Amino acid sequence: MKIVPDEKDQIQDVLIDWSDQLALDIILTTGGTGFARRDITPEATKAVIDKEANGLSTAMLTGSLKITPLAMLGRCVISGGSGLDSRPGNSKENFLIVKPWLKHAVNHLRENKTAVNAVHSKMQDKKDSTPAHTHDHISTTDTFSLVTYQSFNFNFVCVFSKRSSNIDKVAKRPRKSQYPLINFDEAVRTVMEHSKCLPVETIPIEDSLGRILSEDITAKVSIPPFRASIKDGYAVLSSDGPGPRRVVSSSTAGQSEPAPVRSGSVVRITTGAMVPTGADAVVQVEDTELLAATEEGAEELEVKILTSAKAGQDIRPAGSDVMKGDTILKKGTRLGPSEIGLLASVGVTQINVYRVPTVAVLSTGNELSDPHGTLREGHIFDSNRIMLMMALKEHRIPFVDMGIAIDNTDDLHKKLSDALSKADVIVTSGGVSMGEKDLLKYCLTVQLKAKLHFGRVLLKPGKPTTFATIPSSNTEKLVFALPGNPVSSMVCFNLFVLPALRKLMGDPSPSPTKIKAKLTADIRLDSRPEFQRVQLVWGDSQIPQAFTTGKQISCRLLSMCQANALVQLPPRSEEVSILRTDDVVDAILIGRL
Ligand SMILES: Nc1nc2c(c(=O)[nH]1)N[C@H]1C(S)=C(S)[C@@H](COP(=O)(O)OP(=O)(O)OC[C@H]3O[C@@H](n4cnc5c(N)ncnc54)[C@H](O)[C@@H]3O)O[C@H]1N2
Ligand code: MOO
Ligand SMILES: [Mg+2]
Repeated sequence: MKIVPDEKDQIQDVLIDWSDQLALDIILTTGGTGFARRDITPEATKAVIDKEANGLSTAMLTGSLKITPLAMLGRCVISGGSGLDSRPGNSKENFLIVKPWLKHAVNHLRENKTAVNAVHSKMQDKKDSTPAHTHDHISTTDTFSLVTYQSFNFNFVCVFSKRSSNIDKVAKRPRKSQYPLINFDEAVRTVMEHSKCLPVETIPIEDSLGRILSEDITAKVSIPPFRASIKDGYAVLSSDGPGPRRVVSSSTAGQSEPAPVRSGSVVRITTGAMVPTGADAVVQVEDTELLAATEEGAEELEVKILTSAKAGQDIRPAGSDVMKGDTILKKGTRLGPSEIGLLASVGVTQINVYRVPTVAVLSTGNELSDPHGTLREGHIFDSNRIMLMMALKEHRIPFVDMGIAIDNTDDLHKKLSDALSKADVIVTSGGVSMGEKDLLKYCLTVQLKAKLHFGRVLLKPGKPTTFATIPSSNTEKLVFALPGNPVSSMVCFNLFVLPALRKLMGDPSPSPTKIKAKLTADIRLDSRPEFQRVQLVWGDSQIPQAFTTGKQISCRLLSMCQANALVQLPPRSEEVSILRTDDVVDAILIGRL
């Protein structure tokens, strides 16, 4: 929906863009069709339509005259192909007059012969004048944009636009982007709003590294399951105090039911072994002396305890680490090696986690050669695909390599549809800016019927970043159409894609880690908020120092290499156009510090 002033070229721009870029079937507008000097809608529309369709206009005129004789003052243009009808009087009534037939008109436009003939034969059989398909009348979810018919005294303009677009008529492409530059935070919010936890699955703990628990985990056994010795030494009665003791048996780790300890005797014990009944302390071997042993020394017969043991000394009571039934890991925990070890220690070997998204990675561009092939004249090697796939690998996110699509709507449509069937998320690079071969937005909105949430972000690098969603069974798939410049695609992967993927896999804190960093050189600010690549180094200062990776132009992949952070720089303002050495800025971590 859009409100356009009574300016002929602005009305024309919108009509051309909506019919050609968005390839809408119907555009309804109201207003601007009276006799006043500013009323210009019919003229603006006549300038862009191919054919007129006066039948609808007559129908509306007849219908309107029944409401008010003023209808005769309407100036109308209507088209099949791409045209307009503009009527005075009651735009809602006007719309209701033509509405039952719009779907039929659109089927004509689309040359959908089956649908058209179906209506005709129904009409033939019934010989009645009610439209054969009143039940499937146009709904606003159809591929047409109901602009505004607010009140009854507005006029009414209906545009049928061509299904085909001017995608291949370069002179007709928009010279200004139709996509507002939304700000970075809003873009992130939009992405995260559409990134919902994937369903839960049960997996063995061996496959669980990096996964997020979808429920709390409770211990199946206590740790330790029995009283365990912390030291290698002798299990004693603390009340015996220091002095000579008979060594009556031994308890080694793994042994069960060791002989009991009575006053005057001890049981030799190893770390982790079961503490025998009767004993209430362990004295380490370093605090004893050997008094007697068998001939060949195979057995100890008597030792001297040199210290006074305290009750409980060097013994781990059963369940002292974890009691059976304790919650040991909370829902939302990301599983690392230690967490998985803990699961094993309490006998948990199958867990419920959120499914990890599969990501389809597609490079686009006629100029791309596969790095494994030969470099053709005028080509460059495709670096983005492997870079993005390795970034996914680094985060243990499965991916599907969709190869390279050429700048052609059929190839793009085929590859994007294939990607949709294989993945939860599609990440493309290239073809989203203003170029005549930048077809992604068209393919997404027109061919894949995606909902495009934003097509440009006030951001450097990454301005043309495009984010869309495509309904899929009871959820929606995410599409990140990243800019082609390698640095832009990598920076935007970190700023938008990775947080979304983390959220999909259940991570309760999906945003990148942000810390403070100190600049080590002056930086001239850009008109856009900017993320510059830096290497953060912990010097002796409280916060790490940020060393630039050099020239930051977004095609220079070198500026990404060895970068472990992106410093977030504000846009240039009247007051501040340069940041100085030692200024402190926010830095988003993208690598190890
Ligand atoms: N008139 C305007 N031109 C451009 C604008 C603008 O606002 N007005 N935006 C600029 C910005 S900012 C960016 S970012 C780029 C992004 O454009 P696209 O997303 O359409 O990217 P492409 O045109 O397809 O490619 C840009 C650049 O990157 C190279 N490239 C593309 N894919 C790969 C790949 N897989 N591996 C390596 N290099 C790749 C491509 O050859 C181009 O040099 O648009 C600006 N233009
Ligand atoms: O948006 Mo860009 O600034 O070249 O990536
Ligand atoms: Mg481009």
